[in-house]
Order: sequence, then structure tokens, then C-alpha cells
Amino acid sequence: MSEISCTYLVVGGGIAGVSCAETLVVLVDPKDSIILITESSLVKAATNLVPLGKVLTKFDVQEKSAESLNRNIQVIEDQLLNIESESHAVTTVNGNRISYRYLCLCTGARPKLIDQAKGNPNVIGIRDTESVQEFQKRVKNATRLAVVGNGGIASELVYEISGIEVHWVIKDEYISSTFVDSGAARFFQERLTTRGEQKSIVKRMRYSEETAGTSTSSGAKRGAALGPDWHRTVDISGKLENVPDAVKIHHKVEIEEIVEQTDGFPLKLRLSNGEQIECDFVVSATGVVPSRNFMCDQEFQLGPDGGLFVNWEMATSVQDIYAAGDVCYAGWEHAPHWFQMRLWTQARQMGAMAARSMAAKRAGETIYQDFCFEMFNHVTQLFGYQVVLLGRYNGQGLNDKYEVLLRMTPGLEYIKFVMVDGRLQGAILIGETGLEETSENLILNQLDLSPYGEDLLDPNIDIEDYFD
Ligand SMILES: Cc1cc2nc3c(=O)[nH]c(=O)nc-3n(C[C@H](O)[C@H](O)[C@H](O)COP(=O)(O)OP(=O)(O)OC[C@H]3O[C@@H](n4cnc5c(N)ncnc54)[C@H](O)[C@@H]3O)c2cc1C
Ligand SMILES: NC(=O)C1=CN([C@@H]2O[C@H](COP(=O)(O)OP(=O)(O)OC[C@H]3O[C@@H](n4cnc5c(N)ncnc54)[C@H](OP(=O)(O)O)[C@@H]3O)[C@@H](O)[C@H]2O)C=CC1
Repeated sequence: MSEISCTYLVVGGGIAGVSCAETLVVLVDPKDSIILITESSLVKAATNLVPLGKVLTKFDVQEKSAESLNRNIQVIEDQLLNIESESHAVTTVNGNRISYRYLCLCTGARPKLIDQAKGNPNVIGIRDTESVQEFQKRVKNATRLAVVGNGGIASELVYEISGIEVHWVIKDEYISSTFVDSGAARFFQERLTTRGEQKSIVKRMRYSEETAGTSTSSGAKRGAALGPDWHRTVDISGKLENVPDAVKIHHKVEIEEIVEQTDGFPLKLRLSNGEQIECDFVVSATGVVPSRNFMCDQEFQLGPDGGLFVNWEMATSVQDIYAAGDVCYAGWEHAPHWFQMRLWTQARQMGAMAARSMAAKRAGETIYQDFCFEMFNHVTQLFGYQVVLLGRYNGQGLNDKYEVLLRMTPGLEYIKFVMVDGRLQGAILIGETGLEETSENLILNQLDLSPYGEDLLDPNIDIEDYFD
């Protein structure tokens, strides 16, 4: 067993771990050592940061070789096995024992498959390179796919996939409910009837796992969650040449049972409305569970979702151990317009916050929570549109006691303001609206907008000029 020691030990080569290690490089005394344990030779890093406002930042997620990280970060390709918190040390799968002063756990999450899957190999989740390769292998020989779930992965997948019949099974009345309301869903849905057209082309320099080699001693290609354009860098088309373009959406139903068949399609899904779908396989895009795949001599306090409970400093309940990204549960009292969602926007912000907290603790300094936790902020791409989500964009936590101001130009933009007592609480901005910074300001400063009434979104009034 090799004995190694360091000041800061970060576990996980995803956005949270890399953001934590890179922030430490900037903050800490160069005499203090930083080790990053990553399961894969490829890590995820945020690049091309473009600020769209005070907190809102658009960025790319790039997969890069772990060796290309700052040279003050010592990278060890390995897997965390056990934490001896009393003696401030960890042991790993490859037989290393690493002593630390501060430890930050950024081990991410894994797909939460529907209970009805019951270990059926034809029900799969999508998370990392390994799982997407499995998906690719199946889709190549398939003619009919069922997708269950109504969040990020399902929304991306049904739009991007081609050459295969798609049945999309959702519990809700409208599509993409994790991110948008029914109005925006209608705005998006037209894109599902024109699948294959209007898709933007993304070009990006990318290492491939094959060229960079595999990582863990087991040779498994495990790693961080996929990047934003994963579906454009791998071929995800089925074998059909002529498929009806429209995705068949099954609204307000759930899968009750999955039956294996020996004739025809390998699976038959019984839905809660009595309908049945026969298909080759199912993608269960039904959320994630935090990856606590290591042992510890002390029990961690957990959140209701099984994540490591952290306070605003990203400190867990175990001394000198911090956590960031998908593995953690944000256990502090949130600002009125912030809530946790497992996104790389938050993974990056939490990783940096954990680094600041550990560095401050070491230096005996007082710090405050980063401003980005004042307001939920997320920029993404859905159905070929830029989507910006700010504050309580879907009226989350407002107990249906809010008003909505809407402006929509089909095929161009969808703007929704969520208002309470004339004050802006959240916004959905789809398309190139140019309203990101103004909306952010209006949520943060809680200006009384009632005098403007519906004129606030009048296309003839330039509210950007008015309020900036
Ligand atoms: C298909 C897909 C598309 C997505 N698209 C978007 C999007 O468009 N926008 C967005 O904001 N978010 C998106 N997300 C979510 C986003 O990817 C995650 O929220 C984010 O990557 C979380 O980062 P993380 O660093 O916490 O975890 P991860 O990226 O999962 O990284 C965790 C790392 O820890 C390593 N690890 C785990 N256990 C151990 C161990 N015991 N020892 C050592 N290392 C370990 C893993 O190998 C991995 O490298 C998407 C997710 C998926 C799956
Ligand atoms: N563009 C982006 O920002 C993207 C973000 N992501 C992120 O990656 C992670 C994984 O994505 P994804 O798996 O889509 O998770 P999400 O959390 O985005 O969505 C999960 C969806 O599955 C539904 N669901 C949960 N359980 C069941 C069930 N048993 N039967 C039917 N539906 C169910 C949820 O409904 P309900 O909410 O009602 O429980 C929700 O609609 C998430 O953290 C997501 O935010 C992924 C892709 C793109």
C-alpha cells in the first residue's frame, strides 16, 4: 500500500470536483498540496464562460485529459473506497492510503431507474460514457424505443434521436415539466413534429475515451456525467429509414408493469391507462440518486434524497469533510429565490464554494456565501432553443399564489414572468430574448413593478433600457 499525504483531497473528476480543485489552486498557499482522485482519465471542466448577468453564466462543459489540469493539482486515477475520518485518511481501490487535512467529496449521482425495471437489462439509464455506449449499441439495432420521464434527459433525447419510433411516457399533462410550464411546452412541442430539421451544429474539440485510454484498474469506462452535446458527438440513430417524424407522447400515464416477451418485440409495457406499448428497450430518464459508493467510520447526516447534507459552506456533518455537486443535499436555509437542482451550473458553483470554505478554514478567515446562491440560475438548450431559467421560474414554492405575464412569438421566443404583489419572482426566457440581465436585476432588487402592469412585456417597450 502506498502512503500519500496532502492538504486538500478532492474526490471526483466531474464539474464539481474539477471546479473545486481549480479554485483551490487560485486560493491556497502554493506550499499546500492538492490531490484530485478521478476514476477516469478524462475529467469535465467548465470552459468559455460568458456572463449573461450578475450570477447567470453561460458556459461549455468540456471533457479533457486529467493530465491537462493545472500542474499544482496532483491527479490520481483511482477510486475512493473508505474514509477514516478520525485519522483524516482515505483508502482506495488501487491500494493507496491518502492522508488529508480537508476532504471534498464530489462523487456525483447515478440514474434512478423506475421501480418496475426490477433489474431488467432492457431498461437502461444514461449518465456517462459507458452508459451512452450501451445506449448506442442498442439503438443501432432497434426500431422502437420507449422513453419514460419528463425532465432534462428525456427532453433532449426525444428531440435528437432519429431512425427509430419513439414512445414518450410522461406522468404530466405536458412535456418537459421539470423545466417549463404548459405554455412553453406547447411552444416546444412543434419542434417534435419537425424532428430532424433545424438542428444546430455543434463543433467542439474533444478527447475520446478510447484515445485517452481507460482509467480504473478494472478497465471500466466510468466517469463524470456526459457533456451538453453528447447526443451530437455520438450517433444515436436507429436502423429505420422511414419513421413517422412525430414522437408519440403518452400523457398522464405511468408504466405499471414491464413484461418480457419471446416473440416480436422483447418488451411489453402495461401503462396505467390500460394501453400497452411493445418496444425493443426503455430509457428510464427518471432522475438521479446521489453516489455514496464509499464507506466511512462515521455516519454522514443525509438529506431526504439521500444526498450528503451540507451547510452553506458545503461542510458535511463529519469534521473537515466537505461535499459538492450532485452528491450533496443543500441543507442550509435557502435565499427566497434559490433552490437546489442537480445541474452542472450548481455543481460548478458548489465546487468553487467548497474550495473557498476549505481555504478560509485553513487560513482562519471569515467568508460569506457566494452571491450565486441568492437566485436559481440556469442556461441550457432545449429543443434547439436557448432556455434561461431564473428564480422561481415555475412558481416553485409559491403555492399557486402568483400571476404570470407572458409574451410569445411562435418559433421565436417565449417569455414568462412570475409575479407576486407586482414583484418579479422568476422568469423563463426561451430564445434570444436579451432580457437575462434585466430579469435578474428585477428579481434581485424586488422593485415594485405594479405601475407598469402588462406593459412590462409590451414588445414596443424596451424594458432593458428602462430598468438597467
Ligand atoms: C445525459 C445528461 C445530460 C445533462 N445535461 C445537462 C445540461 O444540459 N445542463 C446541466 O446543467 N446539467 C446537465 N446534466 C446534469 C449534470 O451533468 C450534473 O448535474 C453534473 O455533471 C454533476 O456534476 P458532479 O461533478 O457533481 O457529478 P459527476 O459529473 O457525476 O461527476 C462525479 C465524478 O465522481 C467520480 N466518482 C464517483 N464515485 C467515485 C469514487 N468512489 N471514487 C472516485 N471517483 C468517484 C465519477 O467517476 C465522476 O467522475 C446532464 C446529465 C446527464 C446525465
Ligand atoms: N438541459 C439540462 O439542463 C439537462 C439537465 N439534466 C440533468 O441531469 C439529471 C438527470 O436527468 P433526468 O433523468 O432527465 O432527471 P430530471 O430530474 O430532469 O427528470 C426526471 C423526470 O422523471 C420523472 N419521474 C421520476 N420518477 C418517475 C417514475 N417512476 N415514472 C415516471 N416518471 C418519473 C420526474 O417527474 P417528477 O418531477 O414529477 O418526479 C421528472 O419528470 C438531472 O439532474 C437533470 O436536471 C439532464 C439533461 C439535460
